[in-house]
Amino acid sequence: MSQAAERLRLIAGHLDRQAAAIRASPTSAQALISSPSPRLRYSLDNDLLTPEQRLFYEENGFLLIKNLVSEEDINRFRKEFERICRQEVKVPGLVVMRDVAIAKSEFVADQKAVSKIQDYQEDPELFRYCSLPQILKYVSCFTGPNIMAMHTMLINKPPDAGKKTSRHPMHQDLHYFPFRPCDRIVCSWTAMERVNRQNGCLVVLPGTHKGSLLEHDYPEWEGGVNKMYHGVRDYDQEHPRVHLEMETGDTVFFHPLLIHGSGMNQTDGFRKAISCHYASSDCYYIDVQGTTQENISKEVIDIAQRRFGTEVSFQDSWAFRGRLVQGERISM
Ligand SMILES: CCCCCCCCCCCCCCCCC(=O)SCCNC(=O)CCNC(=O)[C@H](O)C(C)(C)COP(=O)(O)OP(=O)(O)OC[C@H]1O[C@@H](n2cnc3c(N)ncnc32)[C@H](O)[C@@H]1OP(=O)(O)O
Ligand SMILES: Nc1ncnc2c1ncn2[C@@H]1O[C@H](COP(=O)(O)OP(=O)(O)OP(=O)(O)O)[C@@H](O)[C@H]1O
Ligand SMILES: O=C(O)CCC(=O)C(=O)O
Ligand SMILES: [Fe+2]
Ligand SMILES: [Mg+2]
Repeated sequence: MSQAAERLRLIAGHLDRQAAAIRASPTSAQALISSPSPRLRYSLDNDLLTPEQRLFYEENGFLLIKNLVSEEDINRFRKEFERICRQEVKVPGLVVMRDVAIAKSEFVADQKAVSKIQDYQEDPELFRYCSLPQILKYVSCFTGPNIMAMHTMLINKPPDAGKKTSRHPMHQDLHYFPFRPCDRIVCSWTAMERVNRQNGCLVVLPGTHKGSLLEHDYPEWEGGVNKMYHGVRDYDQEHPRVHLEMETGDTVFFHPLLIHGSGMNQTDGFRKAISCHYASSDCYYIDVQGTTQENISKEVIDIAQRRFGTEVSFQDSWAFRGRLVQGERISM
């Protein structure tokens, strides 16, 4: 048996004994919950994840669930995205981003011009994604029962225009977030069609969620980089990478310290995915002054200033975009 399989067997055994103890004595269950195993710091006790799934997330920082969102829902999200691109609906707060390679070409009201939309929380049809019960069931294994949807995106990765600008550099999402604790934050990312190496699937460095938040900056790419696409300044190029090839509706949940990115889209189709970052509503905001997050904080404050004509703090830019999706709103 491989080392990993052996560890899995041991911890699965440990979890089985916990479950048996809980059935035998509710008071000992209480004791277990109040002194959780240090080996299980990234997920919470729950009755959804199998021991293998729970251990997989603990060790790797991500968990892929096949076929979690129905084709019917995906089609509805796709239709709504197209309506937005054709400017048939106007959504308050929504940010439409065009790839830097075509940003300066003339405007076309078509999905071909849009590389991602961000902050769709005021669009009821798209926001349904964030409240899907089957997604929230998984999310609560990481956040607990009180859940905020903090950041919403629909990514429409364009065919690369030849400058490799369709890549997303390797990064940790926590770089963008002034709230903690990070283990109570999770991203759900659902493929809206088959994603593979050809059209630029997600690429993850398993286990990097156990490290710390690293310095991020714009990568030095010849063809240019999209606004706010910061990348980890130095990461171990030798670290094993996993390409997450997924089918329509497959969903990956991942930790905000997991280093990930996505490759160039070498097809002539637009690779679509819908995602939401969730946090426990009893997370708290932190001051990022003097930390590695100072650079992104300045950029966000600048953009907010231009957009609203007034100074909005990094923390407030998140507080007013966040929406409660389950339980009660506490400190977020
Ligand atoms: C309170 C609200 C604040 C909101 C800030 C947003 C916070 C985002 C936080 C992200 C959290 C992410 C969590 C993890 C996810 C990691 C990521 O995905 S990071 C990447 C996400 N980043 C963005 O989506 C950036 C947000 N986008 C925008 O703000 C805008 O789309 C814009 C890039 C600023 C362009 O807006 P707009 O003003 O409508 O566009 P133009 O008028 O056409 O262009 C202005 C100017 O900007 C240049 N430009 C346009 N598009 C891009 C681009 N993609 N990349 C680089 N530059 C771009 C354009 O050429 C113009 O430049 P000029 O010199 O003035 O001509
Ligand atoms: N020169 C580079 N510098 C920094 N990051 C890069 C570089 N090339 C690729 N990446 C990043 O690595 C990830 C995967 O990129 P890439 O498109 O090269 O796929 P790949 O995994 O190398 O597979 P393939 O080469 O088969 O397309 C993306 O996050 C991408 O942004
Ligand atoms: O869909 C992708 O290409 C990756 C997007 C991503 O990692 C992000 O926006 O944080
Ligand atoms: Fe990301
Ligand atoms: Mg490559």
